[in-house]
Amino acid sequence: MIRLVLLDIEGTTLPISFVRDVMFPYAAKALPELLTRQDNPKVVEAIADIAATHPGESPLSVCESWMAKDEKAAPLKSLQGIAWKSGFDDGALKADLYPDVPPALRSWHDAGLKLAVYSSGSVQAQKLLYGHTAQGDLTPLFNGFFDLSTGGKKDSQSYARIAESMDLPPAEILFLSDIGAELDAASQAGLQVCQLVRPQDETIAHDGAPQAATLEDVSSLFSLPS
Ligand SMILES: CSCCC(=O)C(=O)COP(=O)(O)O
Ligand SMILES: [Mg+2]
Repeated sequence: MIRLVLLDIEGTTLPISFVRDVMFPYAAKALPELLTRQDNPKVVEAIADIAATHPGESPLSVCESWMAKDEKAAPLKSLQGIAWKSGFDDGALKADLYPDVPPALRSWHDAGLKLAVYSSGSVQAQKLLYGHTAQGDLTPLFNGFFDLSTGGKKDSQSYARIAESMDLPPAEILFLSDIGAELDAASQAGLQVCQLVRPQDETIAHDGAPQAATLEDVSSLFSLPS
């Protein structure tokens, strides 16, 4: 029995091209000025975290190199979340989710399933993104938001923590992601898993998990309401 659907974002509900070609360039443009904001404790904390792992290097260069490799580094994700806020607030950014996503989320929610997000993007960024989609504010559909502060997405302990935090047995949670190593970690923690293989994202199919091309396919595979 599935009671909670836990969703990755990039490559699962949102095209990778939107993150790479729209969101990252927006943040990259804002970063030089953002990194000077010593009055923002989150910025100061991120800079200190970068200095701890990259002593003597310019925080901006480190962030640029992380972005070029789409590296899921927590200080970068925190800074990007701050940078995206003004873009989502003033309408310059609007999340262009895969078209199958809003109707599936609504059907699942209306049928009583719980929904939660687990993404490398910061919780602030997750709420901004789902709060500003082409189909309106979807944040009321979600019961929980989890980011790297819960732990890495390739670490099975993170999924155990999410299950505990949502007060559910791991077996009653279905985790959806495009990344094989994340699905393996979730499966190891006892969650049910399904890989989203999006042709637009050229997802590499993973042997160890059932596969779906859309959330509608997920509904069929797992007998969820659609
Ligand atoms: C609000 S998420 C923005 C995209 C992003 O920065 C990211 O790292 C998404 O990674 P995911 O874990 O969702 O694949
Ligand atoms: Mg992903």
